[in-house]
Amino acid sequence: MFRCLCGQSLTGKRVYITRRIPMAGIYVLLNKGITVKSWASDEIMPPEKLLEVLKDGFDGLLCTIAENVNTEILNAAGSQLKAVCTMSVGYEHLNLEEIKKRNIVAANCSTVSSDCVSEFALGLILIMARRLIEGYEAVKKKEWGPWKPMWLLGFELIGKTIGIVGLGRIGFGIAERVNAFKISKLLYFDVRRCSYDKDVNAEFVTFDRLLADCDVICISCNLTNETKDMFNKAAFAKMKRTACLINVGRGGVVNQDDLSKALNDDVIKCAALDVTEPDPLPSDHPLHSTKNLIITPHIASSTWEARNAMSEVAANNMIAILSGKDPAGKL
Ligand SMILES: O=CC(=O)O
Repeated sequence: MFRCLCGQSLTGKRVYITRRIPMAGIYVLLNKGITVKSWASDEIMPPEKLLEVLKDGFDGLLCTIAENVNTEILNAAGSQLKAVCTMSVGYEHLNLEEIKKRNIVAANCSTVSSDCVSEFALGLILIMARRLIEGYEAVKKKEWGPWKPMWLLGFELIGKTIGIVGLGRIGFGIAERVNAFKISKLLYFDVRRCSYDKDVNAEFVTFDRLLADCDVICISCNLTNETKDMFNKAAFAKMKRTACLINVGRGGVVNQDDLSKALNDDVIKCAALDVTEPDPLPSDHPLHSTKNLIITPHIASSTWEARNAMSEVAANNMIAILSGKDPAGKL
């Protein structure tokens, strides 16, 4: 039996969670007396099942990026629904216009996975720069012969120019970390200059300058009308032939057909994507056969630390909304 340890009790409120999430977040809700029901599986909940379940009446919906919270879902939930909290930074899957029209408050977890994602981005940069996957595969395929001075040569970060698209929390985390590699310059592009850029010695430049000057470009921005397909044929043509592109933002920022062509035709050197469009990328998608490209399955924020924290933040957002307060991650 759980009881409310502090503050207002929310006994009688009902929250539906669309996936198995860490207990940390569930305890936060139970401690407030909230009744929690969930789809306790790692697999996605069939949309028709979610529609059916929501008709039981819930005050809050705690979802992930895989559930499209659209008109149909909101209609099924009806007027009892007051809160939609996503256990993610991204919120493209929430129809905010429809949500707000119904006086429902939505919130995301914008803070707690930034370190985790920026560490991962650094990992991708190093893996690409030092050709780690090729080395690993060569060993697996028994192609590792006597030491060769000219085999699997990569590049070092020291003295290089690194670019970041989107100097938000994740971009800032990447900037902090990459500075430790004695790089020559750190450039960034964003919708506007960020007041804190000097804290990481980052110089605000035009998109064209970023493309032309950088040896490595990391994408850490949201998908918006402005960023959609930002990395397209024209952009790749402006990049160095030796450049490496990393994407930990959203798949739609990169035009994948153009990227595939740019890599296959040696317009740029290599790329690593943790996010794709669609997500997940079908196993027979042509992008899988692009050369000098590695794709990871959207795992940049997959650590115990980040997931526990994300579940707690989502639950605290839920509690704030159901208590009539503004949640930290209000959208
Ligand atoms: O992509 C992951 C997130 O939005 O948290």
